[in-house]
Amino acid sequence: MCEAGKSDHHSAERCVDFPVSVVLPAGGTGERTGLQTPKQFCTFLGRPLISYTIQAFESMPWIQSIVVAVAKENMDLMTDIIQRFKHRKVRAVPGGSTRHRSICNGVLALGEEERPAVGRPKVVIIHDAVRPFVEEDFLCKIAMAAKEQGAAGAIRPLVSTVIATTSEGYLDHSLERAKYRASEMPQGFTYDVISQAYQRCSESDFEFGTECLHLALQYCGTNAKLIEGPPTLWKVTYKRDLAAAESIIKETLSRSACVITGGLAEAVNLADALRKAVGALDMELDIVPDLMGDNARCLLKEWNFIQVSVSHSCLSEVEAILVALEAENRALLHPVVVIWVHFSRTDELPVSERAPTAITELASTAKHRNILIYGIQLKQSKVMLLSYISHLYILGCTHILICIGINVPSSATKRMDRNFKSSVI
Ligand SMILES: Nc1ccn([C@@H]2O[C@H](COP(=O)(O)OP(=O)(O)OP(=O)(O)O)[C@@H](O)[C@H]2O)c(=O)n1
Ligand SMILES: O=P(O)(O)OC[C@@H](O)[C@@H](O)[C@@H](O)CO
Repeated sequence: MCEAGKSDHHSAERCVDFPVSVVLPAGGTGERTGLQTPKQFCTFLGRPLISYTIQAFESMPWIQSIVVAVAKENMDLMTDIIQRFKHRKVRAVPGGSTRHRSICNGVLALGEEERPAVGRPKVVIIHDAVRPFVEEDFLCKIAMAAKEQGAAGAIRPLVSTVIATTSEGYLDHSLERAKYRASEMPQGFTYDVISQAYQRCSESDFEFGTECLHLALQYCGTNAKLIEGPPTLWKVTYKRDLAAAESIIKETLSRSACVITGGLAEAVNLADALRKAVGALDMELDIVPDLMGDNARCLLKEWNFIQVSVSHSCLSEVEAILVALEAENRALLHPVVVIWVHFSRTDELPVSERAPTAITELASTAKHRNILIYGIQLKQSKVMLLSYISHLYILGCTHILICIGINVPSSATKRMDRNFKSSVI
């Protein structure tokens, strides 16, 4: 089974060694929000809700393809979103008049997949497009359980008691809440089970049904494995949910960062000091030696990025990061902030005085690609890196890469460490 714990492509890829595709039903009108725009197309920080959901699945290398089922009148809009936000694994198909019909169209599309690199999936994940917060390790559990059991679904404890009413609108009886759970998404099915279930189900199921797990049991005799998921599984349904989703998106985007050390012991020590210091900000730091090979995944995820290079001539490191970001060809949905911290020795001119043109040119070119380059000299380190980071998070800059080069005398490391602690306390 998948290793529990932090979302980690490596453990998920080790678990899921079979083809998995995703169907995102997005053909609804979102009436309960009271808005004109269907909720899946409402934008947060300049980006439609559905793009966050797609991005979450695209960032998982073991997901081979994604099909989004949208209303016919929204097909052009969906195609534009796919192009504008450089979504690669996804294609749009027409949805249906009900959620089940949309999902069925998505499943059928997976069966007619023409892209040679994408075969028929072993497991199909079904996930409402308006549930943007899907965690990789949980999704991996659902996919594994679906492969073993034929069907698997996410559940959450009930918040309110379920009661049955009489036709006159009075209480008939209430259900014992402890015995029941709320059915959420993601759900997973083997391709055979979900396609058979939709071939055999009735018109009434298509018209009034809301539960795919029920179809698997009713029409394929497949009893879904139920797995309790995290509270983030909730569905955006009402207008208040849009506000909640926006604040969670902002919160999520500014809670993790990637530190690149070049593999040098002293840089790793500095990164460890930073990790201890930002722990108080409830930030999670991932420390990697470089952005090569597997570590290139850091460029794909919604990582926060600040580049902190401590070597006196590390403009090439800044350029290397910009090249890597360019190579990933991802739409930079928020400003990518590259902070260049330079631990200059007393006898050295500040970098800005020695290489002003190169830095200015690099910064102005990068700005056109939504990348903001900042510089800090160690002498200015009273405004310590950490407070700089929190300042940038407040600004809403969410892509912060910490790249720690070297050429730092050990005294500076200690001072940096001490300063980090002081700036946290
Ligand atoms: N004909 C439909 C109806 C719904 N959905 C999708 O199913 C998911 C969950 O459904 P729900 O929250 O009910 O969305 P809406 O039907 O849009 O909401 P409402 O009932 O408020 O109109 C959403 O992503 C929605 O876009 C769909 O693909 N096709
Ligand atoms: O019923 P709605 O169309 O609001 O949303 C669909 C939900 O019912 C569905 O996502 C889960 O209950 C799991 O089946």
